[in-house]
Amino acid sequence: MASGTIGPDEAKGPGHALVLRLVDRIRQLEHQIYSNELDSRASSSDTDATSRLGHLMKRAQAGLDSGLAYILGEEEVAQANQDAARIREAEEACADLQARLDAARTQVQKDAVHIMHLTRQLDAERQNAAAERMLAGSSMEAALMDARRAAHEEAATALGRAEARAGEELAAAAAAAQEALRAAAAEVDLLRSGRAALAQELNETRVRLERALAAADDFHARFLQERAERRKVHEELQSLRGNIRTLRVRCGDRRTQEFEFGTVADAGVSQAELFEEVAPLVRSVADGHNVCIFAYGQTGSGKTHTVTGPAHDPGLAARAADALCALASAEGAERRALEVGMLEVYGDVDVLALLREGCAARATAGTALNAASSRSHAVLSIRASDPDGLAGASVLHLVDLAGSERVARSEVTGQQLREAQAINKSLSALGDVMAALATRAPHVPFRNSRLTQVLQDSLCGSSKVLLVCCLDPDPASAPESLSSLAFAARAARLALPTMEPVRTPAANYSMVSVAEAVETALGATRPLPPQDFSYIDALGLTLAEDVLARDPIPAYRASIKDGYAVRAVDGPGVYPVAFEAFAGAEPETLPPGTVAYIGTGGPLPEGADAVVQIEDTLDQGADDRGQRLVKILVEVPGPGYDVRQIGSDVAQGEVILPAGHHLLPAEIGILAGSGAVTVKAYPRPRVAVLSTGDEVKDPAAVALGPGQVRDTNRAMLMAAVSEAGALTQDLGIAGDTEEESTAAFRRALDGGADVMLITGGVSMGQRDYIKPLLEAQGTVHFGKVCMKPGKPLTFAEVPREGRAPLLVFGLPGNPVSGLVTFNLVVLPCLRRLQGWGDPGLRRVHARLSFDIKQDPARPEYHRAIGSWRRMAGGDGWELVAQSTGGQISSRLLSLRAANLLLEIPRVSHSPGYNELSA
Ligand SMILES: Nc1nc2c(c(=O)[nH]1)N[C@H]1C(S)=C(S)[C@@H](COP(=O)(O)OP(=O)(O)OC[C@H]3O[C@@H](n4cnc5c(N)ncnc54)[C@H](O)[C@@H]3O)O[C@H]1N2
Ligand code: MOO
Repeated sequence: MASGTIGPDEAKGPGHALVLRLVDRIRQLEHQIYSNELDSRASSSDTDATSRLGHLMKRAQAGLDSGLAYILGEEEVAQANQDAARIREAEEACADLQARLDAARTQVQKDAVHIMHLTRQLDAERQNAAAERMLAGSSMEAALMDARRAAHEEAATALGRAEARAGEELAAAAAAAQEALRAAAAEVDLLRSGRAALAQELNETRVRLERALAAADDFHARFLQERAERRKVHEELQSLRGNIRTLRVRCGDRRTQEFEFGTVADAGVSQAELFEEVAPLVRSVADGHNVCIFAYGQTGSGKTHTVTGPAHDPGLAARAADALCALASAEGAERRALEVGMLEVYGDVDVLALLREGCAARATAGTALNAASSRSHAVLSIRASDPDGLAGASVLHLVDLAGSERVARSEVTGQQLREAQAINKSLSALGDVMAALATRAPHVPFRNSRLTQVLQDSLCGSSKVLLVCCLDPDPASAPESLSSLAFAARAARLALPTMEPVRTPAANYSMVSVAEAVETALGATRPLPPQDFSYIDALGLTLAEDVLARDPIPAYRASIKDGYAVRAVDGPGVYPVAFEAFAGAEPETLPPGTVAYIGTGGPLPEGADAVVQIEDTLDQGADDRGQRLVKILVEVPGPGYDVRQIGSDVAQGEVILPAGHHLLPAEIGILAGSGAVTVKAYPRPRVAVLSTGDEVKDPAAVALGPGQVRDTNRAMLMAAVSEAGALTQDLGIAGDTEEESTAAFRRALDGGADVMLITGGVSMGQRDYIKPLLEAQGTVHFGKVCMKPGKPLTFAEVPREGRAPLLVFGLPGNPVSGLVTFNLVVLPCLRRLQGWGDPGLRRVHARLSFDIKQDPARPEYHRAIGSWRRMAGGDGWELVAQSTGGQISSRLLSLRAANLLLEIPRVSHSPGYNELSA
């Protein structure tokens, strides 16, 4: 279709306007043609119309051409054609542009779709990235929760599937499990009843044991009483035997002289008969007395025969040793140790003649004595330790005195003369000692001869002395016999049984071992009568009676977890939560097909038999009726799961704390938890503490005068007493007078003390009053202990009406000695008073990290700091002890930080004594 537009610019006058009209007309015609074409299409039968149209078209064109030619002329037509050509070009250009535009639009639309797609993709990626960020970033927990929830859901789904699959199999297994559980429960019941029976049996055994122990204690007490009775009777018998018999001796000048002796035997007396006179004194040795038996007489008077005798008819020495051995075996061989020593004093010099060990020693003693020159004194000593430790060790000295000589008459000279003089000198020294003792002179000259030094312990206090005086019946010996009789008569005054103990402190006491000291002190210590205590005040006490559980613990079936109380058979699934059972609530009944929320310690509802912890459940929120639901995710292993059964911690009636048990914090909790608010326990002993010494001043003294010291011991020992769980009574400081010590002693008794500790004044000094004071008040069991430090440690019992005796410990004044002896000897007694069954100290082996020098005479208790170290080259541990430095007993710094007392044995036993077990 031709179309063209001549723009206003190209309008050139009336021709142009005409063209425009023509163009317009053409358009109309075109339109008409088009409409006709449509019509003709509509009436396809009118085929003529088309040809007519073609014709008309041709005519119109011809008309147009001629009209143009007519209107415009040649030039203008040419111009018009040119214009039309340009119009067509323009129209083509337009069409081209339009096509390009369309193409571009299509492209743009395509691009837009692509971009949209890309954008969506990008958004999706961005979202993924954001989700990942969320998972990895700060919202990890939420993501985890989601994941867990998802996992739970997955698990639930899986379970659901498994449920269906497992079906009957599970039911069968559950039935089997039920059966097994029933069997187990029956077994548990059986065991429980077995345990109850065992507990009862144990209780009965304990009661029987306690009765047996009480009976043993009773027997022991009766034995001690019987023995004390026997000793008293023995003493009385000896005093009755002390009836003086008179020996009349006719002297050459027809005058008669009278001597008084306990017994006079004639020449035909047998060894055995003579020993009968001596035997009671040997018994006294076994009872704890020191005994001295002298044989005296001129050479040839039968003295050596009397003391030693031939092997087939032994004398006093062998018979005494035999008798002591027999007594020891009668009492229990393992408990008494006998030590035998032999000493010769020749010219006032020791000739150590050590006897062989064992009972063979007696034969050797005989040989030694036979061989001994009549110019030396022979001393056979038998030291017997006391089996009960109550009386310490005692010594029997059998002294074969060398005969005195009337030097002028025997006309000896030179060496023999010097020997005779030495013998006479020592005999007269012995006579002087006897005289001083008999007249209770303030000074006894023990130190004047070696003989009296050796015999010192046996010539005073509760010692017994017997002198056998042998006389030669030959009238020619009458002068010697008279002088022997005079000497014996002097001794007889001392040997008479009316002799009072002579107070020479400490020297009276033979040394006992630390073990003996502990045994003796413990032997005299009985647990205090038990009392009722509130459990609140019972920390540190020892129970005197069993404590039984009044209620079972727990008293109800209690949950071990926060979770849901379930029926074990119900298994996993979604359940309504019937109610909540918190600790302290009344137990309710669980309706079938439900679960109940339960807190740890909460009472398991009736009907429930297990607990599923909250971690194995999923909260399902509430259903449309508001009922809370929970999904149980797991199968519980069986009834009782995560449930504490009644009495599973403590069964009712069970012994929760047996008699003899120490109450520490856990025990106080056990008492509280079972409602045992009152218990029977041993009370805390009352310990009175006294310091003595004029030089000892209160620690608060502003300035010390010359020779004064601050009272270290009282505060230190009171602290040690408190640490041992006992109560203290402060008796202050007593000066060095008997009166002040006695007054303090009274205060201790009046204050109701069970134990009294006195420091200072127990050794050998002029002003050491404590031993005499204790001797006056009661019985001193030992006054010297073989230990370093602590040698003068003294222990006494002071009887009193209606109460156990007061136990008195005289501790050495040196502070270190005081605390060491407290720990070794007093502490076990304080423990025994408080009912400890095993009050002894603990012993361990330690490796020394330093060189140590052993003391020759006493075992040393070296203060040390022990620590555990890895053993060299091994993977074990050992206790290594380090010394605390200077060990002098005044240096209290040697106890600073010390946690061990190293028991360092002495180098050897004292010379002259060998151990012999009997
Ligand atoms: N001739 C002998 N002398 C001593 C012997 C011995 O066998 N033969 N034994 C020595 C031994 S071992 C000791 S331990 C002491 C023990 O003596 P006492 O218990 O009689 O005590 P005192 O003489 O009164 O004092 C000794 C020492 O301790 C000081 N002391 C006393 N009380 C206190 C106190 N409360 N606080 C601080 N210091 C105290 C006192 O001033 C002395 O220095 O005897 C040896 N002698
Ligand atoms: O025994 Mo003392 O206590 O050596 O000083």
